[in-house]
Amino acid sequence: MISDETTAGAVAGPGGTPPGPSAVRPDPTVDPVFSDDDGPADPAYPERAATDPGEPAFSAEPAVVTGVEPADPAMDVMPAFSGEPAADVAPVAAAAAADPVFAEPAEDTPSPVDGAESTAAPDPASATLPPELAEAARALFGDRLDLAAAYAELLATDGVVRGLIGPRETPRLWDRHLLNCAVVAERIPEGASVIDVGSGAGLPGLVLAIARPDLTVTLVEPLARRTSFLIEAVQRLGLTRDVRVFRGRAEEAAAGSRDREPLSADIVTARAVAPLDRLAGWCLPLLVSGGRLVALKGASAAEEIAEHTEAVVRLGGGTPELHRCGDGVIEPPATVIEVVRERVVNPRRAKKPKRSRGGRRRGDR
Ligand SMILES: C[S@@+](CC[C@H](N)C(=O)[O-])C[C@H]1O[C@@H](n2cnc3c(N)ncnc32)[C@H](O)[C@@H]1O
Repeated sequence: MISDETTAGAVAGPGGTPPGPSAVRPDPTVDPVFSDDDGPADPAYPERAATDPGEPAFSAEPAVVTGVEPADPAMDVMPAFSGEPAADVAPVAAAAAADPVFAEPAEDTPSPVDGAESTAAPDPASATLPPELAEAARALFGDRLDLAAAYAELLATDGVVRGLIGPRETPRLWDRHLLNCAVVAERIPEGASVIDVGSGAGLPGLVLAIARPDLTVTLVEPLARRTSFLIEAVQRLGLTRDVRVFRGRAEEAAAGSRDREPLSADIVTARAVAPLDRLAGWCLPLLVSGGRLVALKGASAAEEIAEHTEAVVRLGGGTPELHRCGDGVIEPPATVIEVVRERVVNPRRAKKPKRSRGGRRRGDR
């Protein structure tokens, strides 16, 4: 199971700092400005209980950035998308600037790891892998454990400073976030393309890309402050070959635009983004036919299935199924709801108003 005190040194090091920190040291040459306001939380998506590991309770209010440098205008007017995984540096190229749908401000939902921007100095040591989780971490990340540790440190440092992670969340980064997301890899076939909807600070998309180098992953996230963090994380972790970042909503990603094909993938993942019916509406159009939505859910998963199956089927999905991931590796295992895209359902169009023979609408005068 998850306790192994003897192996922790391999990743924690004598000074308590996980290896790989150099990969995440701030580099002024790639450090974009982070200063957009993420906007209000989505009122329709309720907070969850703190004991729910699939959708941990929000640790703090959504971050409001104050007193920081002005926003990078390019980030605000030009939602970013990397159509192709970038060769070596920027995983994101600007596109679709003329597409009005990209200019829509995103509603925000606080991330389970969100926190108010911290004035306290971040503590890289808080990202240290706890000894009792070392065996599980090794099983899940294999020879990429150093990379996972570098990402954990990035979350515990820049992630906290930028308000993407609550400082109180850092001691549980490994169990509630990295390991809880990494176990989902067992539901993803070899070589699959994955779209992670509502990535936030990269959960679960970046974790999956670290654990599974065979995957190609697109992180879909509408909020500029978060996508800036994601872009930088992808660069610093050296994942630009396999990971790209799309700034926009899932609906926009699926719709495509004049300059860009609609995105699609074999698997769509999501954690703590929306209730199942809404999630299906956003995510099923992003799947190839026969592709699968894998939504990390917590204790409410069975209830969600009971409540939303009809809506999911109406949207072209198969009957949602519940699966546990990480049995015998993490405790408790993670719960996912999976939905196969069985049919293509076109979004309903608004009916055109009927016109009389004279070309006038009924009742016009
Ligand atoms: C509660 S956070 C979860 C972040 C991350 N998945 C995690 O588990 O930490 C929800 C995220 O979904 C994003 N989001 C909300 N609506 C979205 C949509 N329609 N398409 C894509 N992302 C969306 C928000 O911007 C936010 O970053």
